[in-house]
Amino acid sequence: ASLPLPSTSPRCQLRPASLRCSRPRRRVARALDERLVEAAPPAETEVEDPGVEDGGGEGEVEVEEVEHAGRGEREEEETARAPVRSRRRQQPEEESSPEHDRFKLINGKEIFQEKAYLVGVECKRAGGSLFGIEESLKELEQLADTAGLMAVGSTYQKLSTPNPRTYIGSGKVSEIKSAIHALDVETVIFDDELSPGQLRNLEKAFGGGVRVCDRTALILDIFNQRAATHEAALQVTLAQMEYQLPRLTKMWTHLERQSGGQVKGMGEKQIEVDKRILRTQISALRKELESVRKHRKLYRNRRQSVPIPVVSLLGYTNAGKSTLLNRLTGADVLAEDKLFATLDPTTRRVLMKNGTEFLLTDTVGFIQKLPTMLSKLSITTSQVAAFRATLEEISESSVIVHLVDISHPLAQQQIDAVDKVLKQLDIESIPKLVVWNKIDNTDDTLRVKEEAEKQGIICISAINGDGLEEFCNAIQAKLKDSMVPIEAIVPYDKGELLSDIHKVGMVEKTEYMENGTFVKAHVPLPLARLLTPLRQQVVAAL
Ligand SMILES: Nc1nc2c(ncn2[C@@H]2O[C@H](COP(=O)(O)OP(=O)(O)OP(=O)(O)O)[C@@H](O)[C@H]2O)c(=O)[nH]1
Ligand SMILES: [Mg+2]
Repeated sequence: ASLPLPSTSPRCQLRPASLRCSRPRRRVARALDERLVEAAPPAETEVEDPGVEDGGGEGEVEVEEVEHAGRGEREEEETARAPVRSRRRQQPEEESSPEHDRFKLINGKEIFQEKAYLVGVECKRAGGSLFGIEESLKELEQLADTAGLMAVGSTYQKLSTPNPRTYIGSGKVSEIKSAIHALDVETVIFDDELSPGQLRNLEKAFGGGVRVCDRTALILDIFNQRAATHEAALQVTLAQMEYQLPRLTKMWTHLERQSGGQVKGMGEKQIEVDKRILRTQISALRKELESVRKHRKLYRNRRQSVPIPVVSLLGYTNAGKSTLLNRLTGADVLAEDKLFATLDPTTRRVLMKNGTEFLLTDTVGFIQKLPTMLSKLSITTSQVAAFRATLEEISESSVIVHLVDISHPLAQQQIDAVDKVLKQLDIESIPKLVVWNKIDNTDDTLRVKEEAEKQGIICISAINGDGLEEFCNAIQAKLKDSMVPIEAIVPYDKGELLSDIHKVGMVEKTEYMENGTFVKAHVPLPLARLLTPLRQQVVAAL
């Protein structure tokens, strides 16, 4: 017997995610699974109710998915305790012909594309929304596609405020219910984060085994699929659990219904047990992450002993950050026309023509309506979330490059969305360089270039290499802004110090003197500190 395990949301786990976990992810999932099973009470939850009918209405007993984040990779081990699925969800696998088209090869794995219906709300009151509702839904469709779902339809509603019970109005609920039947929809995805209560009420209202999830769950799910390192996997698991904790209630309500209400309160007890288990897991994960982070910090400090300046590449998802990193460094980072292709910060060394070097870090892309728990994140808090590694890299860099896909119809909105997150990060003191990418893809390239020049913005094409030299020069100028001007006499027996100055600093003048080499340069602060005694010598020598 096993216990229903955590998934993105108890009932909205998207099947493709569980089929595409990375290796480290699987280890985490298994470890958690073992801990959970150990702690779990005997569970009767996998007994499929014989009364389950296809598309049954209100009276249907929903059998919970026991899938969780790492399930897909453990399928073989789990055949003995294979998750019970509602019949509705098994149906497509039983019917052979047209459903075969729905198996799609993504990232080298065969994924069954579930049919998804997208729902958005345009709040008349909230003036803060950067994207129009149709644009936002279009992006949601891209997110669904990235997660391996097939959007078969969408709808939206204009409301002054979202309905506290069901997010959308009751008329809209009925309309979507009809669409679900007409289009054979399996998952309904909302464009905004739903409260646990709204999620529950909507699931009840739609009935028939239809799963409801929101943008946050979808993004976390994509993160889950794409986390490639141990740390990223841990971070995403933690973020998913934190998202899930308040939404756990639904997981057990079927128990009460199954037992015909005779053991009233049983479900409630189970929720408590389950929440306790989840809390234990969350704190274990936090500890594990903390130790992984310490490790990374050590590594970073070691890297900083030769203080090569770090330039962070950031921008909206799909702006071309990884493509640029690859182009400049010959790295082999996955770059593709999908949202959130990159999840782990990757750092590579860039050697410029004049011999100076900097480290370039590729980061996870930003997106509007960032899951609340991610955007609330402050680097100084101990809270850990899926963006942590990226945010740390950003906060410790010497220069930030905000890369923009200027060929995108919503380029300005994307810029604003990124700026909105950056504002929360308390990094105003780091010099920033705005760069317009994909200039090759713009209709009126000349006009765009002119506009860029007016605003002091660099235009590049990461694909064909256009503007990259100008880009490197601009980086150099910005790096100089972040450095300290020094004059020092470096003794001849400290040759490595001199080469460090050349490597990471900007040398303006060198002169051979009796007691060493006189250097006038701009260097990063840590190196300037290291040179302090030699700088005093200059003063003395003058
Ligand atoms: N036409 C054109 N396409 C580009 C350019 N740079 C990148 N692309 C394409 O844009 C898509 C996204 O590129 P990525 O490098 O993966 O973008 P990213 O910013 O790393 O995206 P995430 O990792 O998802 O945040 C890919 O299909 C690239 O080939 C460019 O200069 N011109
Ligand atoms: Mg990328």
